[in-house]
Amino acid sequence: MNAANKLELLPAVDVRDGQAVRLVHGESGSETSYGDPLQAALAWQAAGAEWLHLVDLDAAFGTGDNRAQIAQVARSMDIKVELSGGIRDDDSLAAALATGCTRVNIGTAALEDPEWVAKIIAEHGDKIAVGLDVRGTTLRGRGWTRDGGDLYETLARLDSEGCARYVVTDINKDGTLQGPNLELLKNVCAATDRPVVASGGVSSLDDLRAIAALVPEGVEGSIVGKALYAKAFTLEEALAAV
Ligand SMILES: O=C(O)c1ccccc1N[C@@H]1O[C@H](COP(=O)(O)O)[C@@H](O)[C@H]1O
Repeated sequence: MNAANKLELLPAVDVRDGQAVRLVHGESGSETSYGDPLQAALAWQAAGAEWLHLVDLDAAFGTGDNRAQIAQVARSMDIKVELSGGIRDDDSLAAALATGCTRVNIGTAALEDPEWVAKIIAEHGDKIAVGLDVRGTTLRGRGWTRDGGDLYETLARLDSEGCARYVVTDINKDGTLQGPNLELLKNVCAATDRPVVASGGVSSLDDLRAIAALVPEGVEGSIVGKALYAKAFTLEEALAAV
């Protein structure tokens, strides 16, 4: 639980082909574009965000990368940055950490290269979070296109290796504005004593209040994407609501 016992909000900037975009169910080709990623990030910062969730979607999909632009955005922020997408080896991890980000979020590598992930957890502690991107209870990697094993078995393994935190995304909810999967969040919190960041489906201030009610169970934060870009509420309203 964080010190203030308050849900942290992480507005998302996902970058594809140089643009800030939102996807539906994380499907390549479902992009809606929202313009310059730096302007989007600066807008969330100006609105009072304490965190930015910054994703290189091309790196996650294996369709190239936006590494220089992502680094520019991360370095321009005065707030904490969680950096995600395509961090799968020493080179990509070093590039991510060199941006000065607060932590990185590892997806595919946690499924496909468990030894490397155990090593970087041991080396970097809470600078490493693992993204558990799930459909049902099956993890998905490589831009959410490939099955990567059972959620709870992987969680137990990562817990035993000292993983500091999990970012839990329900792929079926992501980008849909259909509300978060509270059941999944409760189940993950029951299975680990590590903090959980919720991701996927937030559509309203009531959704954020429902996630905030899970702070005592171990939910530390919530990523907010589509709802902010679609202007379902403002970030100022969201920060006041939780
Ligand atoms: O955020 C998305 O919408 C998204 C969609 C499809 C794939 C990945 C997505 N986002 C983030 O990318 C990391 C995974 O990257 P990798 O597997 O480590 O290369 C995942 O944790 C999401 O945060």
